[in-house]
Parts: sequence; structure tokens; C-alpha cells
Amino acid sequence: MNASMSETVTPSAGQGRIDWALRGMPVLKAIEKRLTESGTLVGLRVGVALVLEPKTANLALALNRAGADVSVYCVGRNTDGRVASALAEAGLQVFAEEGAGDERDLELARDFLRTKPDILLDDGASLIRLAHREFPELVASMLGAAEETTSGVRPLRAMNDEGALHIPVIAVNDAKTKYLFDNVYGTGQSCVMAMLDITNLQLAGRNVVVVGYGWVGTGVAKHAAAMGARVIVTELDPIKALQALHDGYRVLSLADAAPQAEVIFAATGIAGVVTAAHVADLPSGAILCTAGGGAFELPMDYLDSTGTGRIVREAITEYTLPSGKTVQVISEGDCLNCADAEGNPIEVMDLSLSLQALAAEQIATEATSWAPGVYPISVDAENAVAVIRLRHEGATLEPLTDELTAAMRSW
Ligand SMILES: NC(=O)c1ccc[n+]([C@@H]2O[C@H](COP(=O)([O-])OP(=O)(O)OC[C@H]3O[C@@H](n4cnc5c(N)ncnc54)[C@H](O)[C@@H]3O)[C@@H](O)[C@H]2O)c1
Ligand SMILES: N[C@@H](CCSC[C@H]1O[C@@H](n2cnc3c(=O)[nH]cnc32)[C@H](O)[C@@H]1O)C(=O)O
Repeated sequence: MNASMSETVTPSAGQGRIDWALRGMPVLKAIEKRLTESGTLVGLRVGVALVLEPKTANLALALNRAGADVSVYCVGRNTDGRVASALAEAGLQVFAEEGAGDERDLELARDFLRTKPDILLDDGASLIRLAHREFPELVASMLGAAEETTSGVRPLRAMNDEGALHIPVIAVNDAKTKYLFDNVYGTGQSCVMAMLDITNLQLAGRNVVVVGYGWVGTGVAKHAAAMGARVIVTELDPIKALQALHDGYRVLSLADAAPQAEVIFAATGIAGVVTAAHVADLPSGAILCTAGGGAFELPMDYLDSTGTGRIVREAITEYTLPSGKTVQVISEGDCLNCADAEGNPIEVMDLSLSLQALAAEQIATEATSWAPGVYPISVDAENAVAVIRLRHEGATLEPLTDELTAAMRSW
């Protein structure tokens, strides 16, 4: 290779990571084209409040190129600073500082809402709830919002039941092309890999307890078992517990599983599922992490008030309890794949983030006539994402002929 051929322009660290992710996002590229051609988002302010890393950056940039005025918010623990800088350089308004603490995050969240988004793309419903608490005029003028995750959809439904939700929200999480892929395969892979990268431990032969066998728990169990872990599942729901048994795992209450638990993945999205009493029964050195909603699933208050915490390696806090027992908490109990790893894989976020773009389209075109409430994304949008991905993979669908239709209707 001669010298001139090897000369390249190196993008900034953030832009390089964004460009790399875009290579694996054919669905988002197709949706950007559709939005650009329709002009649906031109002149609208769209606030993106999702985990801020290269895949989300591509969503923000795609919406921007399609004509929206885009601002971005994220808590410090889920922000990739290189990506935040690259987005600011691209002219987006960015309210996210890597490593910012709770107080600064709240200031940034308020400043983000002061940009008066017409459409809000949220994760965990935290910005939708903050807007309802502190920015009633904004809520009154907003077209609507979209929610990314299970633990955001749940409180929004509760708000709606009490008449406290004042905007239409599309539950992106509830699209089949979201939860069947992102929550299961994406989160299963990224959380197990994050735990292994952070600790550098081997999983084969270890007792891994998965708390909750919903979509995320299923994926975590599958990936942990594939790496040789002995998986125990804990569940409240007898059907999910029976499913876990048929998938080949032991099923025990957490109290029964705790004495053998070398690693615990909380995957419920519900506060307080792992308690101080469970910790008392763990073997010394057990590892606690959250694949689900966040640190609230673990007994962090108990550990902080009773134990002595010491950072023993990046993203690992070792608590020594009065009994002398130690437990290791990963990522301070936050979702470890988003806090201290790369998040879910690119291909799976291509599906979820494309659904967010389609939810923005639906809010701009249809939600103007909707009453406040939690709505599913359109079946067309859900299917469009699957069809584009299948086409990109070179997969072909069986054609539905008149004969097959008649056969399926016959009795
Ligand atoms: N880390 C990520 O990237 C990521 C991705 C998707 C979803 N999530 C989050 O993961 C959490 C789970 O999501 P999901 O889609 O699997 O939800 P889900 O509702 O399908 O599953 C939750 C399961 O937990 C069970 N459960 C509740 N309380 C329990 C308890 N005390 N003990 C045992 N089981 C209990 C429920 O019966 C249910 O089966 C949510 O907070 C969601 O927002 C995280
Ligand atoms: N809000 C949580 C973190 C993520 S919630 C879970 C959601 O994050 C989404 N997610 C997981 N990985 C990524 C990623 O890499 N980029 C953007 N979103 C992600 C995923 O769709 C899921 O529904 C917190 O405060 O700790």
C-alpha cells in the first residue's frame, strides 16, 4: 500500500463509535428515509431521553436529518461522554454529562424539558413523570411521548388508572419487535457479558440465580446456562416458574436459593425483590447485579447503612457486613449493561430504536386526536421493522396464497 492510500481522516472517538454502530442499523436507515421523504417531523421538537451511547446517537441524528429539532438527555451513569460530545458537535442540544450525580442529572433534566419537546422519547418514564410534576404547561402543549421499557410502562399505566396521565404515550416496549428481541436476546447477552467483563470471572460451574423469569430473566438464564452456569430461577408467577422448569432450570424461592447463590441477577423491575434477609443467607463473596429496572431491586440502603463499602475494581463495590461476610455489588446496583458496558447489541437496538422513530411518526400524525392514555404502537410499525430486518438478512417469507388462506379458514 502506498503512503497516499493509507492516509485516512480519523473521526473523533465518539463519531467513530457512532459510525460503527450505524453499520449495523439498516432498519433505522430505512425509517430515516421514510421520515425524510414524508417530512412528518419537520419543525417538530423531539426530546430523546434514552441511554446515551452510539446506537441512541444514531436515532437522534436520524430524527435530526429528517427535519426534527432534537435535544438529548441522559443520566450520568448511562451517558457515554464521547458520544455526548459528538452529538453536541453535530449541533444537537445535549443535556448529559458522563458521571454526573443525581443533583446535576436533575438540573440537566429540567433544562432538557425547558426545550419544550413536542414529542418525548423516554426510558423508565422518568422524564414523563418529572414533566407531570413540575412542567404542567409543557404537558398541556405536548403532542405525546413514547416509552422504551417495561418498568416505565408499568407506572404510566398506574398513572393513567388514577387519571394522572395527561398525554398519550405509545408503549414501545410492548411491541413484539421490541420485547421479544431486545428484552430476551439483547439484554440476556449484554448483561451476562457485562458481568463477565467487569469481574473477569468464569461462569462455567457457578450457581447463578435469576430473580424473575419474564422476558429479561428468560434471556439472562439462557445466556448464563449456555456458558455453563447452573441456573436457578425464582418467580412469583406459577406459569413462568413452570416454564423455567421446562427450560431445564431449578426453581426455588429466593430464600431457598440464597445459600447456594454465587451470582444473583435481579430481572424483575420491581423494588425490594432482594432483601437484607436474603443477603444474610448468601455465601460470602456472592455477586449481586441488576439486569432489570435498577438499583431499587437490591437492598442497597441496607448494604450502605450496615456494611462497609469499598471499590475493589472498576464497577465492583465490595461490602463487608458486621458478620464478616462480603458481597460484591456490580455497577452500584444499576443496570450493569447500560451503566458499565456497551448496552444491548447493535442489531437488537436497531429494532427498538427504529420503533421509537416510528412512534414519533405516529404521535406526529395520529396522536393529535388521541385522549391521554397508554397506547400500543401500530401493528404496521411493528411489522415494518421485522420486514426490513428480514429483507436485510436475505430471509424470505412464505407467500400467503388464496389457497392457503382458504385452508386456514376451513372447518
Ligand atoms: N437492562 C436492560 O437493557 C433491560 C432491557 C429490557 C428490560 N429491562 C428491564 O428489566 C425488567 C424486567 O423486564 P421484563 O420485560 O422481563 O418484565 P416482565 O414483566 O416480563 O418480567 C418480570 C418478571 O419478574 C417476576 N417477578 C416480580 N416480582 C418478583 C419477585 N419478587 N421474585 C421473583 N420474580 C418476580 C414477574 O412475575 C415477571 O415474570 C424491567 O425493569 C425492564 O424495564 C432492562
Ligand atoms: N433506565 C435504566 C437503564 C435502562 S432501562 C432498560 C432499557 O434500556 C434499553 N437499552 C438497553 N441497552 C441499550 C443501549 O445500548 N442503548 C439504548 N438503550 C438501551 C432497553 O431497550 C431497555 O428497555 C437506568 O436508569 O438504569
